[in-house]
Amino acid sequence: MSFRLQPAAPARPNRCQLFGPGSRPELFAKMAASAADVINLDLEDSVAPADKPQARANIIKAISEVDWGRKTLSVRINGLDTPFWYRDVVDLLEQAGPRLDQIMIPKVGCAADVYAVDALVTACEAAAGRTKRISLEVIIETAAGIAHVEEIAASSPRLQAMSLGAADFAASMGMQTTGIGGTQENYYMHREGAKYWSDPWHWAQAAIVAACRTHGILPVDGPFGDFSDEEGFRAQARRSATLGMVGKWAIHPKQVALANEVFTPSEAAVAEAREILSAMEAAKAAGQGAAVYKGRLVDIASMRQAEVIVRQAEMIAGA
Ligand SMILES: CC(=O)SCCNC(=O)CCNC(=O)[C@H](O)C(C)(C)COP(=O)(O)OP(=O)(O)OC[C@H]1O[C@@H](n2cnc3c(N)ncnc32)[C@H](O)[C@@H]1OP(=O)(O)O
Ligand SMILES: O=CC(=O)O
Ligand SMILES: [Mg+2]
Repeated sequence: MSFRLQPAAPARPNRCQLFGPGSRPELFAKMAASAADVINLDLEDSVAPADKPQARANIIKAISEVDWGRKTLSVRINGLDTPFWYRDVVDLLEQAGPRLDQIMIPKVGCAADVYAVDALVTACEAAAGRTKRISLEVIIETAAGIAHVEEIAASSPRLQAMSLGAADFAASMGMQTTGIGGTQENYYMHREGAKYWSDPWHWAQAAIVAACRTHGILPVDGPFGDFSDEEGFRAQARRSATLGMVGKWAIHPKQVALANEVFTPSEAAVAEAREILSAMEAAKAAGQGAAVYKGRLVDIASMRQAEVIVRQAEMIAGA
């Protein structure tokens, strides 16, 4: 461990972020009644330019009128390359009630993008006399975003979460695909007549997880577009969870239960983690730093691994 200790990420459940367009207010109560931990009301790419003002008004009204329970309530504003974003922030901060928790900034390319939104949020909060501090989340979905991912993760004390946005990421990188996340037909190794598919999102996810874990931010996997493909979603989510991500977006209500299933440590995983902790406590009591558990080595690093699973399970159960 470095002399600088790794900060903990916010201790709140973020297994599933359910999205819905701000221009479809009939969905808001259904979103609120879902089992998602986080709700993202969208002002960006699911809303046509002509509908932006109405979508803003719908969201501002719903923030106060809908019962969002204990969910984290977030609004995705428009990107800093549009004429919409500042109005999104100002109207939300001046007109939305105190229930709003978070603002999501899309297409972040550098730390200064977050600084700009932070400055505007800070001024609006002070002018409006808002006492609850709004948190921020960002989407890494451009070549610049992934190139500057570490400075973005370090950009603001308001920053709580960072997602990979596979659709815009693929477009920005010039990737030859229209698929949103998951297996890509042409990304394979070939050997002796057989294809072995590989994961084109892996490196970006790993970079996001490392940046987030360095700075105490929640790393999240973004959308999986084919909502009819449950096994494809599950496989993508399991890879993300294995890499260290804490949750995944749902762009259809069908995906909420799948995300919750994958990002809640299973009873078997928690039981095994607790057994490893017990085996190591016994080893330590006997003056040993390592032990054998089910025929394999466990040592003090295994305790840290097991603690990740137990802590996550306890945090979710206690939320
Ligand atoms: C690349 C990105 O930026 S992704 C993030 C931005 N994109 C979004 O926010 C899109 C979010 N999703 C949607 O808009 C919609 O789910 C769509 C367009 C994909 C599909 O919408 P529909 O055709 O209405 O879906 P479908 O008919 O299968 O809906 C089934 C039920 O779920 C409801 N539903 C649909 N979407 C949502 C949602 N996002 N949240 C809650 N409920 C929903 C429907 O109202 C319907 O309810 P009912 O059974 O009571 O009638
Ligand atoms: O905003 C999300 C994306 O995948 O693009
Ligand atoms: Mg996007």
